[in-house]
Amino acid sequence: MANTCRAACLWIFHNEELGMNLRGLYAITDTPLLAGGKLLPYAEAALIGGARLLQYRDKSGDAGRRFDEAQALAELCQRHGATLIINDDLELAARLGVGLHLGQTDGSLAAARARLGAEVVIGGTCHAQLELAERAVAEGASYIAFGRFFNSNTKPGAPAATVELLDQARARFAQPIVAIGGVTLGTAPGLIARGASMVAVIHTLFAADSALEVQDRARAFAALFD
Ligand SMILES: Cc1ncc(COP(=O)(O)OP(=O)(O)O)c(N)n1
Ligand SMILES: Cc1nc(C(=O)O)sc1CCOP(=O)(O)O
Ligand SMILES: [Mg+2]
Repeated sequence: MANTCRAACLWIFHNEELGMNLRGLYAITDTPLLAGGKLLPYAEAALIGGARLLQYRDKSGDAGRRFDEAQALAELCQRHGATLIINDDLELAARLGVGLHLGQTDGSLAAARARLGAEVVIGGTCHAQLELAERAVAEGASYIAFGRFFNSNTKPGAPAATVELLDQARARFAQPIVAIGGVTLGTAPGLIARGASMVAVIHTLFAADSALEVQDRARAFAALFD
């Protein structure tokens, strides 16, 4: 128990020292949803509205476009004091010197930590399994992500999680917890109350008619953490 507390304190000190702010709205882009020139203005609107983390999630194999878009998002994040996370792609994250999110089939978290260094934010998908979170933490994850908590427009087939899982995760881990999957302004407060440090959102944030609407929605999500 004493060792667990000591590890938690060291971890908190380490992250505060690095200025990491792993709490608040975690915006995730979706290439089909943000087609037609919306990616950068909508992403910037989310950052202006208060998103602390921004994940570039693009499932295409277009390496050139992916590099250009990720680089542009990295500049936006730097300007707005937010952290960029690349989904799935260690090489792209390493080229840009930014964060990374890995799922269960996206490669080794430990190898990513070794490659990217101690200071970079790396997150891991844990679905609804505390054992996956144990392993992610042991391999150096900065945060652990659970979901999907509700019906998701973006990923309807993702394994389901219940909010009770958050109580157990909060009691067991010092690392920040991300809740993902069908998160809305209506469902987010319940997740935050049960221990989610961040809510990760795609559809409710970015399925909007204008950048101003995205900004308003991001502001409303961010205010839930005040
Ligand atoms: C914050 C966050 N949590 C979970 C995921 C899902 O990752 P994964 O299971 O690898 O699925 P894809 O997003 O790659 O389809 C995520 N991206 N971000
Ligand atoms: C990318 C992703 N991963 C999930 C998981 O449960 O691991 S749910 C999900 C989609 C999240 O998008 P929306 O906010 O539109 O539901
Ligand atoms: Mg993945």
